Amino acid sequence: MTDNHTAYRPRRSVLYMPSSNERALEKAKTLPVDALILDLEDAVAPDAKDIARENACAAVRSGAYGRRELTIRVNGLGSQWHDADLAAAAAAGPDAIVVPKVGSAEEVRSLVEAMEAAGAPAHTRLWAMVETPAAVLHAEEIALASDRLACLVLGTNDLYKELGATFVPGRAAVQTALQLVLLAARAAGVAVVDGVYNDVKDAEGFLAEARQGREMGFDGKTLIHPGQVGPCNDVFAPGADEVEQARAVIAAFETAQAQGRGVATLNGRLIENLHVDTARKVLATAEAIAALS
Ligand SMILES: CC(C)(COP(=O)(O)OP(=O)(O)OC[C@H]1O[C@@H](n2cnc3c(N)ncnc32)[C@H](O)[C@@H]1OP(=O)(O)O)[C@@H](O)C(=O)NCCC(=O)NCCSC(=O)C[C@H](O)C(=O)O
Ligand SMILES: [Mg+2]
Repeated sequence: MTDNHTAYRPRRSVLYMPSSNERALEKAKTLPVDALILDLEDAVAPDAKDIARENACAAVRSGAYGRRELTIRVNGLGSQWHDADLAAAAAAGPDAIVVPKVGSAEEVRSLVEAMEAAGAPAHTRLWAMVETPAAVLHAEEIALASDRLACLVLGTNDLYKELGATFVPGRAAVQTALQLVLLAARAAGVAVVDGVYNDVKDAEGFLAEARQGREMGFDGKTLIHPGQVGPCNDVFAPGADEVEQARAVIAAFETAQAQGRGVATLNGRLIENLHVDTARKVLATAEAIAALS
């Protein structure tokens, strides 16, 4: 829920947009999204890479995106655009640089060195995309490799491709991978966001997948279309009933403590310290979300 180096910030909705698409860059200024990924990689055609890089860096420098967390996804290590993308993004100083297809801790360390050599300011963090079988198997070492690393991002499209798997509702084919990446992120104390849902017209399928991600423990979900933002924010925010329940849990425990007891019950259910911790996180998340508006 929080990363280990900075205060919690909501990442319920994390929207990709092709940085070559100027309408989308404008539109994003009006969307209630928690974070934006200004994409230079898969959503951008080879002959538009240079203009996309210029647009993304100009967007970061513009200061026109308000409280939204602003990140730039560079092309992958080893591609012909990677070095120029990383240098330009580091100089622009977004909240994070998102790197696709990171495969090992060694790659994380060399990315951080390159960011620092290019003068990335201290606030610019690294988000590593986990989207290959090797990355899933190395997720823990990737998550722990550097203090600059703030978030793991699932790349489920690439993962399906690499596994030779087929998408079915419920995502049985990638459940193990999703769980391993979540375990790694939580063990390292970094944030973790779920992969994208490709059918922008299938609102019901999107909601089912977003809810599954929330139940599993993801901080939020990556998105590809403005229409997915509102539903995603709702799914990943604590509901009024959860906030009320959290307050009741804390109150019941405090009453028990005042009476010299270490445990309490609420409506017949046991309440211990750990439930109070969870309740406090629910309240902190709700407060952080309320503070956005
Ligand atoms: C999927 C799209 C190509 C659909 O585009 P379009 O047909 O233009 O949609 P609409 O006409 O419904 O758009 C309505 C307005 O919204 C703006 N728009 C559309 N998409 C975005 C967006 N992502 N961000 C901001 N604004 C957006 C349009 O410009 C319209 O604006 P206006 O006319 O002013 O009202 C398109 O949505 C799209 O390109 N999406 C992003 C695709 C993308 O980034 N893909 C790469 C990442 S996904 C991935 O693969 C992750 C990972 O690597 C993995 O492996 O899984
Ligand atoms: Mg990908």
